[in-house]
Amino acid sequence: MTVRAREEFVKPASGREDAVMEVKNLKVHFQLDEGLLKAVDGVDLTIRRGRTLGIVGESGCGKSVTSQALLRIVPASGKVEGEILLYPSDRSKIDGIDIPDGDPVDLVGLDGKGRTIRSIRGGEIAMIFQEPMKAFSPIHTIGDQIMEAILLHKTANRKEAYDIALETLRKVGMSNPEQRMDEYPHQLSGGMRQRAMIAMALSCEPSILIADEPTTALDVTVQAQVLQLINELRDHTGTSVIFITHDLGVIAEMSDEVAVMYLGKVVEYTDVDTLFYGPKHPYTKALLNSIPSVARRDRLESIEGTVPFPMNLPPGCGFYSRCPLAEDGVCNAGDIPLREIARGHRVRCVKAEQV
Ligand SMILES: Nc1ncnc2c1ncn2[C@@H]1O[C@H](COP(=O)(O)OP(=O)(O)OP(=O)(O)O)[C@@H](O)[C@H]1O
Repeated sequence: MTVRAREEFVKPASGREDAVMEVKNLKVHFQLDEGLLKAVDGVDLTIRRGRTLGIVGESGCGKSVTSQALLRIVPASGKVEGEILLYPSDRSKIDGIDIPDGDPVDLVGLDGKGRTIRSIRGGEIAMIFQEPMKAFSPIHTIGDQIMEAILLHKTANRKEAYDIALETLRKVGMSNPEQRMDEYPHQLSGGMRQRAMIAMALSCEPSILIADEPTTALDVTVQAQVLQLINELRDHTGTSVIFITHDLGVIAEMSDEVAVMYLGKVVEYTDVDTLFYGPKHPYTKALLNSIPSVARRDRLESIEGTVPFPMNLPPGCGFYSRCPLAEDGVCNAGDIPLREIARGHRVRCVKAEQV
């Protein structure tokens, strides 16, 4: 194993004992012909052991690009800056660098194609997404594909890899797991394919599972089963989950803490109960007012206007043009900082106290 100069990647521990990952001032900017597109623009997140962080926001707010950055799979045209500090659960899984106990690895400093990040992807951080066919090759069996991940990250022994794959399929509630091992992705139903993808992601016992809209394409009953499965697996394995969705109903079901994103920035960050019962950003409030509910008798409100395109934006709050509390000269004068208005509750709004 080549030991690279550790100061390049390994940062001193910050003392946050339950953090498995800390994201600090993350930026992903795309230089396009028309200008600089700030897809992610100064995001801070803390992923805690065994907990779920929900990331919610309308289409285009930067949720997926944030998750791509965490895995270092942003397309080459995107420039990634800031820090993504991973506190590995199992240092032996990480190839190519020597990390002293307790210190994190800064993923931004790693070569995006190097063996260290390749051992972290799948080994320490795994991802599931909306369309399982993207995760599976159509020409190999489910068993072979799950085993391939295990052989890469966990063991070189094929028999052992087979047993782990089978056991993981059992854990995710797959019917007839032995038979499924020999089947091809197209032979499975949508819900089963989703379970198989979750099994592949969890087979190497990652410390973080990133779920990007994993149930959007499923019907309501199967969606509920898959969400419940992710929660159960998190509780049994202690894996942390980053759950990305535009659906606040799913956020309520899944999250311990929630980051609300708007135009590449986190605008509100708090625990799930405070988000639903005491939101302090006008955008969060507007999102909550737009969720349909069986119990609601009042009229559903839609959010006025559309999300601006994250390029050549005017100074000040990104929600200014749509906000009922917007005040000229105050909200559009300069950058609005994310400030802590109560313990663990951060809001990017100068009018938060009036919401
Ligand atoms: N490869 C890319 N090159 C240029 N711009 C990109 C690229 N990928 C994403 N973007 C832009 O970055 C912004 C954030 O996109 P992102 O996909 O993260 O949004 P999202 O919140 O996940 O939306 P959705 O819910 O629709 O997936 C958008 O304006 C998008 O057009």
